[in-house]
Amino acid sequence: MAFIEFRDVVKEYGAGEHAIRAADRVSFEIEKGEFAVILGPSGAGKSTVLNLLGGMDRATGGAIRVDGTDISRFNDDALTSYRCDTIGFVFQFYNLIPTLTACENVALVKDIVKNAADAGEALEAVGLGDHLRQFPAQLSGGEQQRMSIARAVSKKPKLLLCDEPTGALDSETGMMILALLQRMCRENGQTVVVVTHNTVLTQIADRVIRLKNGRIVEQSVNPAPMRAEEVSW
Ligand SMILES: Nc1ncnc2c1ncn2[C@@H]1O[C@H](COP(=O)(O)OP(=O)(O)OP(=O)(O)O)[C@@H](O)[C@H]1O
Repeated sequence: MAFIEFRDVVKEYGAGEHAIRAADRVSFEIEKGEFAVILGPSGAGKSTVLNLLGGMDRATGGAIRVDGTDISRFNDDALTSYRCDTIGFVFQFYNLIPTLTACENVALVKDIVKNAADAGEALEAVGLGDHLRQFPAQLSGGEQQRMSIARAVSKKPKLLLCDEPTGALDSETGMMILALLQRMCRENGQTVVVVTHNTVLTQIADRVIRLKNGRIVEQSVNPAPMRAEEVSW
């Protein structure tokens, strides 16, 4: 059994004739330790799939199994535990706390999980070792994005979900972040799922899933993914 299994997953927003079907019988599998990329045009349903996988939203139909359990049957308490214990999330819009420093923003994770990585080390790993005491507003957009990645990574989640993690980054910094994510898969057996418009990521992904109009239009497994250090855009 794969680590992640989507079976005929449907997600509708709204009801009746105004309902929008953002995910339309979506089925795919992702193995443990894979670096998977979900691609597709704007409105294709990528964030919808990521939110369902992260337990932040509930499917209208179908089954979502993660690590052997059908999370679509979870009640609210079980879903909260799943988000706390299993998932790390890098949001498109960072969601940093403006009144806390970089170090404090990352250290917050220690309130949720026992074995979180040291906040300073996590910030060092994303190239922000010299910015520990700065507030989000004192950092650039790309630095804020890296702060949010450090926060998610420091949680050492079994499953890391990233919505456009390189969107605000230049090629060199983006490559450094992708290398970090790839190492999490290769060295720690963590599973990483990235939603992106950046097709360069297909070269380093173990698995590529393409969505359009809420449907899967293509799925492929990359027989020889490149190392993140080898790509640029
Ligand atoms: N909370 C919501 N309420 C109503 N409709 C929604 C909601 N969230 C998403 N949608 C709709 O569902 C469809 C898929 O949206 P989604 O955000 O998943 O696309 P996406 O592929 O992530 O797009 P983008 O690349 O622009 O972020 C869109 O038509 C969107 O308008």
